[in-house]
Amino acid sequence: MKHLIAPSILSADFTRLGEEIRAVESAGADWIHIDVMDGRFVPNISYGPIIVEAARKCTNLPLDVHLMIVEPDAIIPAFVKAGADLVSVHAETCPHLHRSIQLIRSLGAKPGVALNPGTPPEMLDYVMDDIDFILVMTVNPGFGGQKFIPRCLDKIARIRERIVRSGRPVHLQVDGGINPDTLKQVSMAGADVLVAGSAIFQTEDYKKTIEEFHHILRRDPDRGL
Ligand SMILES: O=C(CO)[C@@H](O)[C@H](O)COP(=O)(O)O
Ligand SMILES: [Co+2]
Repeated sequence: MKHLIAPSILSADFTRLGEEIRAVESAGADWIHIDVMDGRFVPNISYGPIIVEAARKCTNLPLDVHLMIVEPDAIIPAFVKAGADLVSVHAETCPHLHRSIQLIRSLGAKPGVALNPGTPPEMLDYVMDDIDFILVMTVNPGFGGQKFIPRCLDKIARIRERIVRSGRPVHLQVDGGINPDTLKQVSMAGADVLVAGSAIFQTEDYKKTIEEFHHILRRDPDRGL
């Protein structure tokens, strides 16, 4: 399986955001992950469409906007207009999840559904045919630099089975506490898009870090490699 690396700019140096985005792009990043927090769904506030617009000016990579906000439908058009290519909404925030997904699609972006660690995979059953990616939170959302929750591995595997059964090319993204120690476990459970904030931006050499990620992902534990 081809793995994609999506650095989360939440851990970037915001005094040099443009440089940071260009640096991860030239280091081999596949998507740029942008965490939007409202201080209501999650206990932290980050940024809105103007940061997506600024990021759009710095890179041609897909901009992957993770909306950790209540009532996302009202603001989704502004994020797509600002340049979001992929938009994920949390199932926990969307009483009309199918409608939110259709809205993202109708605006020309790729829709995704995010699940908190405590939310079961069954939430996806009736939207699987309508989405391009699933985001499994492997920490409770709201902050970078938290510890990976191992209980999520089983959920990743169960969601991968559902994707296989659907026969559709749906990406399975994992987000939170992804680093060289947890990468292999999540990929073996079935994840193919790996979001990492602190494990990339808190290193000196982003290219070396992303190469190390790919090296670990290629290892075959059955052959002791
Ligand atoms: O969505 C979130 C946090 O809510 C993430 O995208 C974090 O930004 C990931 O940070 P690390 O755990 O990789 O440091
Ligand atoms: Co995120």
